[in-house]
Amino acid sequence: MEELSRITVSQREQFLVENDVFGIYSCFNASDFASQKFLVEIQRDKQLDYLMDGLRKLSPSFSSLDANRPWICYWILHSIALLGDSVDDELENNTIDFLGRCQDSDGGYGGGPGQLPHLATTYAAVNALVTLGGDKALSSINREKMSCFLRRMKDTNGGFSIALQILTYSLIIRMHDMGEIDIRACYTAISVASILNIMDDELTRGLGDYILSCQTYEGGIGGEPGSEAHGGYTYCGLATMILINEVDRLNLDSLMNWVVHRQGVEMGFQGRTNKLVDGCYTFWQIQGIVTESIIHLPTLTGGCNQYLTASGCRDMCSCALRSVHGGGFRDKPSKSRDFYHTCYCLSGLSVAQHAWSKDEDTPPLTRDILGGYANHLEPVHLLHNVVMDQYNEAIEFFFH
Ligand SMILES: CC(C)=CCC/C(C)=C/CC/C(C)=C/COP(=O)(O)OP(=O)(O)O
Ligand SMILES: [Zn+2]
Repeated sequence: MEELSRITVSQREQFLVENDVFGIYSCFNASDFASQKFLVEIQRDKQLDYLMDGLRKLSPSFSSLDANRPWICYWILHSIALLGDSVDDELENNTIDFLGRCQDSDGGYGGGPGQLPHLATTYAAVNALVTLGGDKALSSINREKMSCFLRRMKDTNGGFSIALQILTYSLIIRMHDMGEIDIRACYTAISVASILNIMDDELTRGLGDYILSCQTYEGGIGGEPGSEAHGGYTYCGLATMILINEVDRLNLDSLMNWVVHRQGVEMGFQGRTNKLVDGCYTFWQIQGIVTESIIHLPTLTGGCNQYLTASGCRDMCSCALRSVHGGGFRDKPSKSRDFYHTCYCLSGLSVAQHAWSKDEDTPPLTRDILGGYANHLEPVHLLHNVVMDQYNEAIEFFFH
């Protein structure tokens, strides 16, 4: 403890996280086989109870998320789909009806009924409806109006709004009318346009240049030009570049080098250099490793390391990140469960389980799933983060 008083705040926080996580790992290692089996089990029933209850009713403490209600629907529905389950007809109809009331008459979705349409909640609403699947959910999306909304967000004079360094990037995307311009806007607009089959040159023009300008000296991608590389923004930048067919313009060697070094001794991933590991980055970061490995394996150095890293992160998830009493996952052992972390811990776990499969039709081997098939999760589409079956259904619906 005397040692602790001489270190910086960041070092102290890092020490405490390592202490918590290694404590859980030692307890795991000291347990007999039956207890170990229990400790790594996802416990589907508890997860589903937590998720279904959240979709039905939330406590008043959620009022601060009032502008994020389509996100809550997506986090919960996607987690349920990852667990291989679905909601009953009543919940499904209520969700479609609620998201319909978030849809703006001029296209896009707001954070709640009557709220300003925003690209982040538009992405969440579209992914939630794709996850529900079926004609009623998919046809509730007004694609014509969505197309107008996305074009309205495409700023032809973006340089006026923020820092000088982006004056040259005149064709970029805003999060909402008069809103901020950043890489999330590029990703959410392109993800939605791609899945709804409303993508065209007008929408994609200039985005590659903007995203390229966000790749930093470290190799990762920042939220806007000049900002620090971060896992969440690296996901957005990389996925967008793949969706617009410009991924080869990024420096993929340095991006990969940056991503693999974001894995800590705790086995989880941090979002940026010298910060703490957090379960949600299991998805944001590992997706980069796996996607690049699949698309660019021959052009990348250290391919084996990437896969080893992918496997390493399986060890962290179910044991240390599962909420202790009841369902849900959390950022790290000292935190409480929440729907965002449940969604992205499960998504990351699914990516790690399926990273080894040759193609989407080949199920993972039992040895590739920590805890065995009791913990099997559905595979996701890496660029949209919706379950593959639902993605395929949406593509069939919107492209034929
Ligand atoms: C699709 C979409 C909208 C994606 C968003 C991606 C995403 C997770 C971005 C992260 C944003 C960010 C800078 C968090 C840092 O928070 P922090 O400082 O609390 O956390 P840290 O210490 O882990 O960096
Ligand atoms: Zn997190």
